[in-house]
Amino acid sequence: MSFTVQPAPVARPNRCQLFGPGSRPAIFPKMAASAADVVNLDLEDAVAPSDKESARANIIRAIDEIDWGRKTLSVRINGLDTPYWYRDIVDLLEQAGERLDLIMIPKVGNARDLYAVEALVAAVEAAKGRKKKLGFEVIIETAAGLAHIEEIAAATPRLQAMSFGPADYAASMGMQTTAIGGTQPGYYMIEDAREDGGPRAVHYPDPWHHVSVAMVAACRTHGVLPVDGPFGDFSDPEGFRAQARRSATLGMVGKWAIHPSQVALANEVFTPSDAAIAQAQRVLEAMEAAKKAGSGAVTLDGKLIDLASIRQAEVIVKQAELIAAG
Ligand SMILES: CC(=O)SCCNC(=O)CCNC(=O)[C@H](O)C(C)(C)COP(=O)(O)OP(=O)(O)OC[C@H]1O[C@@H](n2cnc3c(N)ncnc32)[C@H](O)[C@@H]1OP(=O)(O)O
Ligand SMILES: O=CC(=O)O
Ligand SMILES: [Mg+2]
Repeated sequence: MSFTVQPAPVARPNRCQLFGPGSRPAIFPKMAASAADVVNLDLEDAVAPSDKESARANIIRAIDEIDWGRKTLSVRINGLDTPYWYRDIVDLLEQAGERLDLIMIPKVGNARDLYAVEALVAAVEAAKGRKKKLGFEVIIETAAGLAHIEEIAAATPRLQAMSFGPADYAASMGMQTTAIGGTQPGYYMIEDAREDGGPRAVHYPDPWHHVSVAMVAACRTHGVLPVDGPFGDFSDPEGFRAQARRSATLGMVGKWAIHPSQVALANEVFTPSDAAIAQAQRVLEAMEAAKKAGSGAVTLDGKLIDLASIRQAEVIVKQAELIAAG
């Protein structure tokens, strides 16, 4: 380890963030009753410009009137390049109660964006005498967001989570796709032409790999939860699972659901399985025995395990404990 110890992120489950447009208040109670750990009421891209004000009013009412249980309650505000965002913050903090946990700031491009938001949030909190300090989450979904990802992750102690937004990211990067997440038909590797003239194997690599790894590294360095964003084709559960499993394998803790059918899928993937927990516990037990025997490296099931294996196993055990406690 570096002399700088890696900070732990906030200790709460974040396996699934269920989104719903602020302009559809009829679904808010369904969101509250869902199995998602986080509910994101949206004021941004799921709300038409003509509905921004009424959506804001719907959300402010719902924050206080609906029983959100133990969920983390978040509102996605409008981007800093719009005329809506300051009013989103002012109205939420002046008119809604303290049940609101987070605001999600979309299309963050650098640390100064968060500085500006925090200045406004802190001023309204002080003016209204609000006791609970609002937390932040951000979406990395632009070229600038990726380029400045580490300063964003480090920008403020209010920042609890960082999501990846493949739709806007694709647009900002000029990618040739209109799909939201998942593998892309145009992004493939093809085997060299075969001497026998037979069909050539095709593989579809993950077009989101680089930004996902950059995000996890920035988040882990600064104690922020890394979260995978939307998978637009809610009629394709296997596609969702595959995307979610890639993200979980890379270190993300959860994924958005843009339809209720995706909640169980995200919870399934981001909850360590009984088999994974049992295997992690076997590693810990084997390493405990190794420690007593004065060894640092031993064999388990024909494979090397050593002191790093303890840290790997602890990731799974701690995640399972967090979810059980949540
Ligand atoms: C790229 C991005 O920025 S993604 C984030 C922003 N996008 C969003 O927030 C979109 C969120 N999702 C939605 O708005 C909707 O799910 C849609 C438009 C995709 C589909 O809506 P519908 O056509 O109503 O879906 P569908 O008919 O399959 O709904 C089935 C049931 O789930 C309910 N439902 C639909 N969406 C949601 C939701 N997000 N949360 C909770 N319940 C929901 C419906 O009310 C319906 O309930 P019922 O069985 O009691 O009648
Ligand atoms: O906001 C989410 C996205 O994918 O864009
Ligand atoms: Mg977006």
